[in-house]
Amino acid sequence: MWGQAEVTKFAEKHRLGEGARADLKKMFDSFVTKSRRRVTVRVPATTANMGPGFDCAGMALDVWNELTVERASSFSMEIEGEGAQKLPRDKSNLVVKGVEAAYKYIEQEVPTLRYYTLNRIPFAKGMGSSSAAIVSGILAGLALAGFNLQVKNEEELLQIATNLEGHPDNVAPCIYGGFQLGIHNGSRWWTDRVTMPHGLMCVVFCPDHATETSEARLLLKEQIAMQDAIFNCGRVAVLVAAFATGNMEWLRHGTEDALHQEQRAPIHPHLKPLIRAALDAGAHGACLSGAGPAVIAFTSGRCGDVTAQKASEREEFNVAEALIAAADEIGCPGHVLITKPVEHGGYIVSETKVLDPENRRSRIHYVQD
Ligand SMILES: Nc1ncnc2c1ncn2[C@@H]1O[C@H](COP(=O)(O)OP(=O)(O)O)[C@@H](O)[C@H]1O
Ligand SMILES: N[C@@H](CCOP(=O)(O)O)C(=O)O
Repeated sequence: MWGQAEVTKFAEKHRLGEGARADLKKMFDSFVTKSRRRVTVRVPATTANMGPGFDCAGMALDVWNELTVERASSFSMEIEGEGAQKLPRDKSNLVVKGVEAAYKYIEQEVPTLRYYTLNRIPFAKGMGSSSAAIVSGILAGLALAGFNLQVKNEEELLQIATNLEGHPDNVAPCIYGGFQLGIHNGSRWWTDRVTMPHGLMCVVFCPDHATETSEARLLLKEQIAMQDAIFNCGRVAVLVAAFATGNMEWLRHGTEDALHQEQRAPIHPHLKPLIRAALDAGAHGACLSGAGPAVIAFTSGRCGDVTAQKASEREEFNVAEALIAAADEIGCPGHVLITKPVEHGGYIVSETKVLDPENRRSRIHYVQD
């Protein structure tokens, strides 16, 4: 680790003049104050489309992946949790691609890094694991370089991440949290938040099998009928209105879709029976989560900690049981995650500066939870 002593030694060895010495010291000080040695970030799962909001509506869920990157002498990648058996441990990993995109944006060389990821977001199930990987990498890369971004108006992070991932419906809620609507306005990605009602719960059936979004997109039609476009315009308006007003009973129609669910049904034969089961058990609405195979149902009534609340008041449990029963009946093994939306998106949990150990500031750490 370089400290002030090394800077002085370097200046003496290379017989730098006063001006060059001052410039070197300034450069070193700026690197030391801005750059980080180690950064940990956390990013949420997301449920995209929410039925009719194909490629434009998505919501952050309270399920988090954690990524730590640290400057090191050689590249390494450790992966624990979801997808650990399948994910590449080389530079083709999307987390690395995210870090590279961040450094490209700030026009700096990517340092040699050690990666450690703890994945809790179900892998390739339709809960935004790919955008979580990209966003975590970008956030970690920017924090490591000590680079701050404009988040209002230009929304630089959204531009970098969506250009890499392709769709704002996962990326926007992963960055900003909450229920987000995203579009491309012809020159840049744009997103904004829709209010979320209090007490909303999400019951997600995760089949044991996975499907890649790229595979599920191949099933979509190039052309759509006018009546399907009209159907979805109305449904997505009702979806947004249901959230904004808190009239959750509107979600029954607000989660209906004609643009992608029917087309994807051949690879998701469990979809229709599970939607039916969730609605019959009292869910306000249900749909495919992202490109699937997970199916998400919306319920309400959460009040404080769910484990302390009376079972008869907890609609989500009945819906979860109905989903499992319906899935068992059609031979689609899986499990249910009961979770809730989160208002905040990805964030930096902790960071350590590039300071020599004698520097008092090396003992100051930002910690967030
Ligand atoms: N935690 C992760 N770290 C790195 N890459 C990931 C991670 N999770 C997913 N990916 C990448 O994203 C792909 C899955 O993306 P996708 O099919 O869109 O699933 P999801 O619906 O979960 O986003 C994987 O094949 C892998 O390349
Ligand atoms: N709008 C996309 C959303 C993909 O979400 P994912 O969580 O399955 O990656 C699509 O429907 O293809």
